[in-house]
Amino acid sequence: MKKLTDFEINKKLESLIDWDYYEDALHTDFEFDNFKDCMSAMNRIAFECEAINHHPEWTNIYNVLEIKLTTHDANGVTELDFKLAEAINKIVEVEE
Ligand SMILES: C[C@H](O)[C@H](O)[C@H]1CNC2=NC(N)=NC(=O)C2=N1
Repeated sequence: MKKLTDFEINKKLESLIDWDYYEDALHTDFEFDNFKDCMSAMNRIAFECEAINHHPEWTNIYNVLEIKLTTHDANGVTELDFKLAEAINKIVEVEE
């Protein structure tokens, strides 16, 4: 899997709500109503990660989830990172 150029990444980010690109990775954070809702979302995301064999670097503090996506095998951002980010937005139901 080839890493995307900054131009390609910034272009694709235009249609990916609430994610940013810096330090060679995609970043977002979500605030849930409570810890249980956050953990439930993390579990649903985890099954999607396993389905596409692509995994996040993420931090959970109580009801807040921070996610960083990069493709370790490519040392940068690839299509897989966007695929997972889109799936995460659907799971968390990010509103337009
Ligand atoms: C062998 C390798 O670890 C696997 O193909 C997958 C597992 N999940 C992964 N996740 C991420 N973010 N990057 C990878 O390169 C990656 N590789």
